[in-house]
Amino acid sequence: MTPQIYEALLSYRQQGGLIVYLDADPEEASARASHGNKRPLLAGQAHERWMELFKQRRPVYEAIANLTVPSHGTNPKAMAQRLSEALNERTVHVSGSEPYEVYIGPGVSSRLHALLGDKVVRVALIHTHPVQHHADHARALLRQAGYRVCDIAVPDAEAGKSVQVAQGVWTRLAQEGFTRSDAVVGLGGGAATDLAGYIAATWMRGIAYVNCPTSLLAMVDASTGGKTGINLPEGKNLVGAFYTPLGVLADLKTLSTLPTDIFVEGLGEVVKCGFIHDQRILQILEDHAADLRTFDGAQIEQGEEPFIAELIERSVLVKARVVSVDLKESGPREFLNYGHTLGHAIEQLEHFTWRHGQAVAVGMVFAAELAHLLGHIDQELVDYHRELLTSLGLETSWSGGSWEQVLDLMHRDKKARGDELRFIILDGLGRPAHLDNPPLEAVHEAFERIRS
Ligand SMILES: NC(=O)c1ccc[n+]([C@@H]2O[C@H](COP(=O)([O-])OP(=O)(O)OC[C@H]3O[C@@H](n4cnc5c(N)ncnc54)[C@H](O)[C@@H]3O)[C@@H](O)[C@H]2O)c1
Ligand SMILES: O=C(O)C(=O)C[C@@H](O)[C@H](O)[C@H](O)COP(=O)(O)O
Repeated sequence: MTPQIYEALLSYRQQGGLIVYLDADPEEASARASHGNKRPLLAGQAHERWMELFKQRRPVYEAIANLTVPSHGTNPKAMAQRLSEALNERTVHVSGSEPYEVYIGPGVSSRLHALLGDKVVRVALIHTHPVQHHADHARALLRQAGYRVCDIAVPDAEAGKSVQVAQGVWTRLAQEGFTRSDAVVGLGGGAATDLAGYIAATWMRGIAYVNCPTSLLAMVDASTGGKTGINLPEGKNLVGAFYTPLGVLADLKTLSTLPTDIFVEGLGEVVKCGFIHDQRILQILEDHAADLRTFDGAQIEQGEEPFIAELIERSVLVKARVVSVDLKESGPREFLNYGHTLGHAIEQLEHFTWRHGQAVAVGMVFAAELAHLLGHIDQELVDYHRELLTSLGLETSWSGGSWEQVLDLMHRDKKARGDELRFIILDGLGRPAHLDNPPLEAVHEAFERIRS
């Protein structure tokens, strides 16, 4: 409260310092402080004096702090935990006509109530079985906040992204009396959040939803940007809508149960973000390749891997920058599709036994070969694709399907126009570009170069 100290704190903050305000309920804090009667400032009319001090000090504390952590109804140990979680939280802002935040950090699920607000009555919690434990936690938080929770477990992975599953969920919402002021929470990997977003987009022509991604891939990519959808037997993500969530809660605690191979798969999309926009991502991946390919969820629980949080934040930033300017994919958003033209064809031809991120990894090597054949990048950059992906435990070649099958599927890609194929390639590291209607011989040759 002395000007000297205030100035010193202000200058500390201006140099990047962090000042935390532990925001206590005044009645609760007063009762705590008066206990034992040991504070001289509170002698005599303790409660009145306390409230007076609180009134004077609160605006000063609020003005100087750049992080506020509520301490209502807690004990010192839980408070230390809450503080540590708040300190580890990162937020990415997605701008555009419907702006929202992506919260990344251990424990961010506790923001569910704040995001959904008080007007929502029913919440459809859509999740898969492998994340039951995390769904139980979310359900408890939602019930504590007073929502009527309708728990909807859907088939896992791509099996959940179907018209039949969507129809089952629509029927359930009808039976439970979901109205336009109710909401959806999608919890799980990218398949679950894609389906949940599509349900939210289509129920009564659109209700609110929050994504709670639990896989690396869903955290870095699928949960942000509003692409929602399901598959058809004829192709991946052929039915869907661009539909923006209220917010995204990437609770790093959920990664503690993520199997290593599914974590590694998610790195495919992280590498993509590095290749198309953020070379610092590539540096972090190189520096920590061994730890990443042997990912162990237990380490996440102990908060030992800050570089994983940084990779997630940086990848979400790449995505946020693009979708903020081009939500409906009329140009720059297509850059996020690097590696996906062949990637989606591989997933389909392998009947989804290949995971998305692994297929995209091979797709990026194919796109690099194509760019090299047409003189856009040198051999060194093609080799770098293979080296980096291999060092992370990702695939760089594929022997399934035939050229004819792949070509047919690539013509059904959403970037194709009329009879013309379109691809995303690199003109250099961090310089994505469109490649429209390239010579078919070059496409075929690039395909031959990824055959194992
Ligand atoms: N909408 C978009 O912008 C976008 C972007 C990228 C990918 N996608 C889609 O996302 C899907 C791929 O996502 P994915 O890689 O998360 O696959 P996924 O959703 O199939 O999840 C992979 C597996 O991991 C399980 N899992 C998820 N989190 C877990 C956890 N914390 N603990 C234990 N198990 C867990 C899932 O239940 C599933 O079995 C694809 O359908 C892809 O098309 C969408
Ligand atoms: O958000 C985007 O835009 C993307 O392209 C991100 C991709 O990583 C993602 O796999 C997306 O689902 C692909 O969409 P699609 O339109 O090619 O089906």
